[in-house]
Amino acid sequence: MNGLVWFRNDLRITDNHSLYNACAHNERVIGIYCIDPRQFETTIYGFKKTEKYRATFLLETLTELQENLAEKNITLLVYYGYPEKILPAVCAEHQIVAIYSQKEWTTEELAVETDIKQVIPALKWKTTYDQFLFHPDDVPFESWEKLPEVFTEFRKLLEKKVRVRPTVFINAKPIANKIEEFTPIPTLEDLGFEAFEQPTKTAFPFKGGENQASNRIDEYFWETKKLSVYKKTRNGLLGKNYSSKLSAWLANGSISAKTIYWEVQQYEKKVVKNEDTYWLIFELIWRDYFKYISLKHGNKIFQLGGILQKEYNWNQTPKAFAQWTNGTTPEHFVNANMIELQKTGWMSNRGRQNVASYWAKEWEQDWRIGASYFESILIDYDVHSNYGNWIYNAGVGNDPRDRKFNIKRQAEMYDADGKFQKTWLTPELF
Ligand SMILES: Cc1cc2nc3c(=O)[nH]c(=O)nc-3n(C[C@H](O)[C@H](O)[C@H](O)COP(=O)(O)OP(=O)(O)OC[C@H]3O[C@@H](n4cnc5c(N)ncnc54)[C@H](O)[C@@H]3O)c2cc1C
Repeated sequence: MNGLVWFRNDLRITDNHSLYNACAHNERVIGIYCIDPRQFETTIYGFKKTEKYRATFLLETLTELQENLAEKNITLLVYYGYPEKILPAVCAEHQIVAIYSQKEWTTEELAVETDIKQVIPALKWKTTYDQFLFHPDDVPFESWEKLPEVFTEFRKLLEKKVRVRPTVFINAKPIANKIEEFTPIPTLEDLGFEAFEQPTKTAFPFKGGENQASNRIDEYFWETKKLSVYKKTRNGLLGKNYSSKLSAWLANGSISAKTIYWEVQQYEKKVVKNEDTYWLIFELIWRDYFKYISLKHGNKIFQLGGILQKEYNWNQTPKAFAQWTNGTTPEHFVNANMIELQKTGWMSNRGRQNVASYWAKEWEQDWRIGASYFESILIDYDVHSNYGNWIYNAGVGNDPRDRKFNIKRQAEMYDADGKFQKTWLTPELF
């Protein structure tokens, strides 16, 4: 039997259940990834759906994935094109009987899957939830309707009732599993971008790929032992070690949340177990929470009224958008963060909360434009985390306190010496 692993946001070989299942049940296994041109189209707001930072990270990730799979004697075919056109052709050419992929539920991802199924209805499909820390089959809810809306309630319940599953690994296939065909990874130019250089002061000087994610764990956990102080430093703004910076690898699935969880357990055994080490798990539970909220509320997370279906008088002012994105608002702290984002594809969590609050609450601008801009430019864009956090910050989501950030006070608290603002607001430093 021949199985095809359709890689989506699970771009790894360690702890990848689609790959694991495909290897367990098929003599021949082939991998495929389609770089979907729709991801690079211009949005209704006039910017690209995916900008150069995440595009670069994706290409780096695919390069490593292809190499790592080759070491297991599995070929990864990479195409720039529509999955609903490419997959049926590849399945026919290689007599594929079953497709394995990560289970998705958001509209765009489902639409592609439905289109493929219409062309090749006879094929067997095996989809598996593989992006969670707490597996959806293990959580104690009869239906998603019963899922608590408030994070603390959600977290406490899951911490009490659910154990994180072990990770899975594959063995190498026999050499005969490899196929002749080789598809080179497209270049950034092939995707319509120009080559660029990151500013040296970027807080995210990292590359895409599963090995790179693992290197980052080595650095952040074992070499610098920064995990031991994570809770104290995580609101930082400058440098690479104030937080784990694992989000970009998590977002495209080049590392699993479970792998990080089990590594923290090792660290707690061998180095130290404290509130800081726990807090990284706590944040991974936030990540799960937004995925569950998205499972529960479906498309409401993309709608103007959010999950609360609340009505506000939102504005759509082009001048405001230009000021916000280019960092020319009256608030220096907002500007510094927005310039960092524009120049690097990265912004700290503290920064994200402030600029989102400023856009949606202070300026009362349509939060979906802000979220869409983040989707375009963030190196670590994840549909659930992005839209979940945006509705939360815009007052149409799960924040029980409906907070509005006092930007000046936030700048005083988190950038008291103004170093962060100076870093990004001094033009000659770019
Ligand atoms: C408006 C807004 C938009 C956001 N958009 C995204 C996004 O598209 N993709 C994304 O991964 N995160 C998003 N976040 C959450 C958060 O800002 C980033 O996950 C975090 O800054 C990444 O840095 P880190 O990996 O160093 O995080 P750490 O502080 O080291 O945390 C470890 C991991 O926990 C998870 N995490 C931490 N905070 C959150 C959070 N608030 N929500 C969900 N998961 C969290 C991330 O996976 C992160 O990698 C957004 C937050 C806001 C306020």
